[in-house]
Amino acid sequence: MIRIGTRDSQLAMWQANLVKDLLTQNGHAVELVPIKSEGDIDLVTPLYEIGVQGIFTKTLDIALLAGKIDVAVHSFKDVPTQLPQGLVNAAILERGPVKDLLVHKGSTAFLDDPASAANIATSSIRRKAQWLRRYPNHQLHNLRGNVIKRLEKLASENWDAAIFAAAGLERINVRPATSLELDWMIPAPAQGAIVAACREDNTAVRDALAPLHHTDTAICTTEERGFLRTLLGGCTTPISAYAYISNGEMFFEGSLCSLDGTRSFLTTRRVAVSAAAGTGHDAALEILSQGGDAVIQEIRNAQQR
Ligand SMILES: NCc1[nH]cc(CCC(=O)O)c1CC(=O)O
Repeated sequence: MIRIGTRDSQLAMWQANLVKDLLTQNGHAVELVPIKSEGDIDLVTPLYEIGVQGIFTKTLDIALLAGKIDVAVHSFKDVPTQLPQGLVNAAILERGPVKDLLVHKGSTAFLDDPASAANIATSSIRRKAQWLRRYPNHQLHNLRGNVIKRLEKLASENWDAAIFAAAGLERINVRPATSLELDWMIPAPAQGAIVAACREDNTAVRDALAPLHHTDTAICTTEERGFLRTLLGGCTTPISAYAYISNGEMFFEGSLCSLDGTRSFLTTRRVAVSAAAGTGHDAALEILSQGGDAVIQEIRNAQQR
C-alpha cells in the first residue's frame, strides 16, 4: 500500500488524487492520508537540523521523513530549491496551465490606460512588482488564504481585480468567467507543475513514481528553479522564470524586478534541449553582473526587517 499524504485544501486534494489515480492505473494499491497540521506531528529531531524549509511543504516533508507517508504531492513552485536531506523529487508530472490570471468584476478598462487608477489584490511580491512596473499608479492590496477564500474575499472587497495562478483555479474548476490570462506576466519558477516526493532510500516507491515523470517538464522546471537558486534561494521573491520546449529547443525567459517595480532585468535563452542544463544558472549570473546584485541586496535587506 502506497500512502500519499495530503493537506486538505481543494487544490492539494486534487493534486494528490491525480497521483493516486495514475499509480492505481499502473496496478498499485494507494491510499490518501490526510495530514492535519504541523502541531500534530511529533518528531525528535529539531526542524533546523532536518533543514526543512517551505511554508506549504514542510508538514508533508516531515511526515515523509517520519515514515508516516510514502509520497508527498506538492505544487512544484512551493518547493524550496534546497530539498530536505533524505528526500527526492521522484516524479515531476506533466505541466498544466502555467500563466497567471486576472479575476475581475466585469470591467477591465483600467488595463488599457497606463495612467489609470485601480485596486488590485495579491500577496505575491513577484506579482506586485511586475504589476507596478506596468501600472505604476495602481494601488495593491494583500490577499492571502487558499484559492476559495481569496475568491470570496475579492467578491466582498471594493477591489477591481485579483491575481491567481491559472493552475490553481482551473484544476478545481473555479475559474470565473470574468477572468483573463496575463500573457505579459512571467510566472513563478515551476508554476503549474506538480511534484511527487519520497524518501531517497525508498526504492519501491521511487520505482512506482518513475513512470509519472515527464522529461520535458523536468528539464524546463529544473532551469527555472536553477535561475531562482542562483539569484536568491528559496524565499518568496520578485523572481520569475518560464521555459518551454519546442522542436528540440528550450526557450527560457527569466526576470528579476525591484520590489517597487521601477527596475527590472529580463534575459532570454534559446538552446538545444541537449544543452539545456545550466541555462537558468547562466541567465541568473548575467542578471547579477548587469546590476541585479544590487536589487537582490535590497530584497534581502527588506526581508530581514
Ligand atoms: N502560492 C500558493 C500556490 N501554490 C501553487 C498555486 C497554484 C498552482 C500552481 O501554480 O502550480 C498557488 C496559488 C496561487 O499562486 O495563486
